[in-house]
Amino acid sequence: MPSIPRYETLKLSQPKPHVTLVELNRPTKLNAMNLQLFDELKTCFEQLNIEKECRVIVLTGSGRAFSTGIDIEYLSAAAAESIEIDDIARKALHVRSMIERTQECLRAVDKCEKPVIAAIHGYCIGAGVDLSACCDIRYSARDTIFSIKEVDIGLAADIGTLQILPKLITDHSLFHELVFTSRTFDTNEAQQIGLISHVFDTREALLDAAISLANVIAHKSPIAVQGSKINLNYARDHTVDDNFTFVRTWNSAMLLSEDIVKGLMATSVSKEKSKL
Ligand SMILES: CCC/C=C/C=C/C(=O)SCCNC(=O)CCNC(=O)[C@H](O)C(C)(C)COP(=O)(O)OP(=O)(O)OC[C@H]1O[C@@H](n2cnc3c(N)ncnc32)[C@H](O)[C@@H]1OP(=O)(O)O
Repeated sequence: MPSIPRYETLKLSQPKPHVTLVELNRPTKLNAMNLQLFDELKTCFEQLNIEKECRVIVLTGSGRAFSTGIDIEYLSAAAAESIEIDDIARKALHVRSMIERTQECLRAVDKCEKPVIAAIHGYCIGAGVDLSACCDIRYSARDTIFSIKEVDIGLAADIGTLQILPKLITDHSLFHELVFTSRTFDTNEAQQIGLISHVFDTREALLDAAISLANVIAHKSPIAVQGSKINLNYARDHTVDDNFTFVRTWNSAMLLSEDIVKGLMATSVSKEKSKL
């Protein structure tokens, strides 16, 4: 990246060319998400979306956790603020706009057209699970403790977990159990529901693997990779008929890329080599 932007609650670095590592950076609070962190996530991912040097993002937490979810102090302050409003409809509008703002912050990760790999360790609780739901690939360290904690604090999860994960997970029965009980679960159950795809023994091995994977993807045609992410997200949210229509329109423009000629040449060269 030409110059790495600075944030207070996020730390950005470039471990490999075209790979951006984004670390949630409130380690003393186990990366609990306050308003500043939510807002900075939005700014950061909207910026990375248009940053040409960045092709793949690895998202992780600094210190001993990915994230322990929403910052309880921030949530309490926001709740206290709404108590001051005495008209019930105005109160509802106020809370609605606060939820919308928070949703948009995490959706910026989902909407970012570059692949986002979550590297999860320590704790992944509440909004931490919501955030991971907004990522494309989820790797985890073996020590991670997960919890879809919202029911325990009297909420239906509203910033990703119940909106995106039902489209992705494989074991709906177990997923529903975890949602309704808020109980903690480990990497075995996280893998069973299809939340995470790989487990690593240490945090170091986790980060190495996430960055190596990002490096592999960063060497592919960015036109093809970003087009694939856009089509995957579109397919998640539309019918099969819509998906076919969308991709033919998409590819009618994208087939004009010189990356296709290079890709075809590389493929035929490797075929020739494999005959030797
Ligand atoms: C409008 C949007 C709607 C969004 C809803 C989202 C909902 C959720 O995210 S629900 C989940 C909320 N999170 C929690 O309930 C987790 C709370 N934390 C804990 O239970 C423990 O911290 C934990 C079991 C994860 C770890 O315990 P451990 O003994 O290892 O560490 P602690 O000493 O407790 O924590 C270290 C410091 O971090 C602070 N902290 C941790 N999590 C949070 C949090 N979510 N919010 C605020 N602060 C948090 C903790 O207070 C310690 O700080 P300090 O006392 O200053 O050292």
